[in-house]
Amino acid sequence: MSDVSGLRIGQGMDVHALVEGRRLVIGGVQIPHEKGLLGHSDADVLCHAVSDALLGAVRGGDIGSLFPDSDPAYRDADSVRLLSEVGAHVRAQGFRILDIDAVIAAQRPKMAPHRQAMRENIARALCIPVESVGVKATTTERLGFEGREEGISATAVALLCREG
Ligand SMILES: Nc1ccn([C@@H]2O[C@H](COP(=O)(O)O)[C@@H](O)[C@H]2O)c(=O)n1
Ligand SMILES: C[C@@]1(CO)OP(=O)(O)OP(=O)(O)OC[C@H]1O
Repeated sequence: MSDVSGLRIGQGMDVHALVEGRRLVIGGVQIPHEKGLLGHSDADVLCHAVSDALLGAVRGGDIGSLFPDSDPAYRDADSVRLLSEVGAHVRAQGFRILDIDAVIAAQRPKMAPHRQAMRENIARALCIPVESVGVKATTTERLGFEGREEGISATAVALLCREG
């Protein structure tokens, strides 16, 4: 991470297991699929990676320190709402969110049809323009846990600047 001219970058990543009997919610979009992601919250791997990127940039710990997975208040929590709370937290620390970019690694299902809705949900949660949010997807060519469809991962970077 860097702090030149008030600029900060942060990096986040998250992984959740794919299991039967759960909803698949990514970037606030409920995607029809035979499996969903397991977690204490709605397990929205993309919102969690973006949240951790933002918290990294302000040296604010991580999503688990803000929203402990031992707290029943966050059971099945809407992670877009958690993300908006993270956005408010970084603004309260005196930072402006300039840019977000993220990658989802999933063998299936296709994310491309939902990419724009994901970008809009994240942008709205963070009160930034949709042009400031990038979301991409990749398979892992059937390699690793994502490739075996045992789980889905997401990574994100965030660029922030100090206000004033
Ligand atoms: N779950 C996914 C994975 C990929 N995509 C889209 O397909 C393109 C090709 O993926 P490769 O892993 O073969 O490079 C990728 O660029 C995405 O546009 C997707 O929508 N959902
Ligand atoms: C989001 C939280 C909320 O309790 O729960 P999980 O859905 O388990 O997700 P994780 O990525 O493990 O982050 C921890 C928690 O903050």
